[in-house]
Amino acid sequence: MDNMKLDIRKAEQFLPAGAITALQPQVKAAHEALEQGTCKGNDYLGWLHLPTQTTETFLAEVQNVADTLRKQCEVVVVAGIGGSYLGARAVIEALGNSFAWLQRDDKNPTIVFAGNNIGEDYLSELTDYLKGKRFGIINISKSGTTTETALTFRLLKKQCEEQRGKDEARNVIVAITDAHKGAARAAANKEGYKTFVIPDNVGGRFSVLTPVGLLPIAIAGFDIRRLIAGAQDMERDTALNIPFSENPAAIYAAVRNALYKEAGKKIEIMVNYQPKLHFISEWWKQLFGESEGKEGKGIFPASCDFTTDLHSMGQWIQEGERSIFETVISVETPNRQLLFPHDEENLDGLNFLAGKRVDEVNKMAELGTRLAHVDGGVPNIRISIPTLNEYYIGRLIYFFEIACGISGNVLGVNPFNQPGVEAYKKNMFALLNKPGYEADSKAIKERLQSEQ
Ligand SMILES: O=P(O)(O)OC[C@H]1O[C@](O)(CO)[C@@H](O)[C@@H]1O
Repeated sequence: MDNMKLDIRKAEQFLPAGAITALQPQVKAAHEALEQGTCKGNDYLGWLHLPTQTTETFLAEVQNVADTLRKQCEVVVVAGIGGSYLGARAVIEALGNSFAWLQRDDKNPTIVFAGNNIGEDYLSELTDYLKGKRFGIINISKSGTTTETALTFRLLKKQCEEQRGKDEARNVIVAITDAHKGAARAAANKEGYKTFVIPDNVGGRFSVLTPVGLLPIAIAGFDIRRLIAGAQDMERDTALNIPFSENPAAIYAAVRNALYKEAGKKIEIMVNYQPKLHFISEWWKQLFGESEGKEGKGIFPASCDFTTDLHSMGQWIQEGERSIFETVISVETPNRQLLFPHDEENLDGLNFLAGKRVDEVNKMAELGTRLAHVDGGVPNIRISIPTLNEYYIGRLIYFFEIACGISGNVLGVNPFNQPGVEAYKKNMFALLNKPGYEADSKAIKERLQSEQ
């Protein structure tokens, strides 16, 4: 079978000779520390062997719940934020029709994402859209207390109950949360919702292969067994016993750390040439951003959609500060074929493209950009997958997860916590006078007054 390929040649040339080889012992030690559970954050390693530990019984249970919602709902709202949202959206958008939200087919419910912002217009427009629709809700929150998600869920639960009645609503609301604690658990227990547990030892950004990602993906009509099969194969292909030169995750972790330490490349831009992959980059940004950005360290994970962003960010990338490198996800063969037509008048001068697949133009754009950016001093890592399907997306997901675990350990941080995210939450709760935050409320208000 064709496989995912990693090409680092256009990154290696920016590094001093031997830089990658020199990092190999550190990469090996980082990988061993993950496997042996001796790394920082070792109580969050539940994702490490999750693919090969996933059973058919469990997948059948997820599929069963998905089928119930598929039958009973024309719209399913996936409420969650960060790791409780991005993975599902990434996979659903990568595999789905780009215009799915404009089409209503009788087979698949429309999937809508919410709980990931506090936009009043967004939520109000969502409640308008859902009026009169047979909709269901998946309430996803590991902590069960995240404000954005909890606030959205309260609004939608009320609307769902009003529209469908409490009894019917109960059958189309699912909670994916902690086994015991949090508001999402409390509501589920009280109302008798179907629930799935997010394992304690799997952090949000590593949870896409748990029900957090699997249930919405199955509801959207995609094959979760193939997704897991891809992840399982990648788990085997990146195992500790695979030699460095054959282990793509170890190589990717080594190269990005070498570019950071030896070549001053502080920003990694995840690039795609397929708009469907936009949310794969968003998912990847959280994965690496929350895992590595701490203790004053870490590559800043950014993303661009090409060729779109070549017309906005292309100038900066070509000639701006040389602190960046690119990691490109390239899809070898699109799922659909569209040939460029001949035109007698040729007013646009594009007849030289007649008869070619649109993807041929895209591939030349990719190659031309690669050469230009490398000439401009931007190292380029290229990851290619044969095509966009569940299997290769599953491979890609596990590849980035294991690479992230290794890379964070090489950097010397705890890749599995995110203490920095609490700062804004504490201020927001203090400003909103949340019970329990009285002292913080007083302090923040005094500070704001003194700053005026
Ligand atoms: O699943 P939860 O607990 O609602 O958290 C959602 C997201 O919020 C964070 O905790 C950061 O605030 C992320 O790490 C997480 O993915």
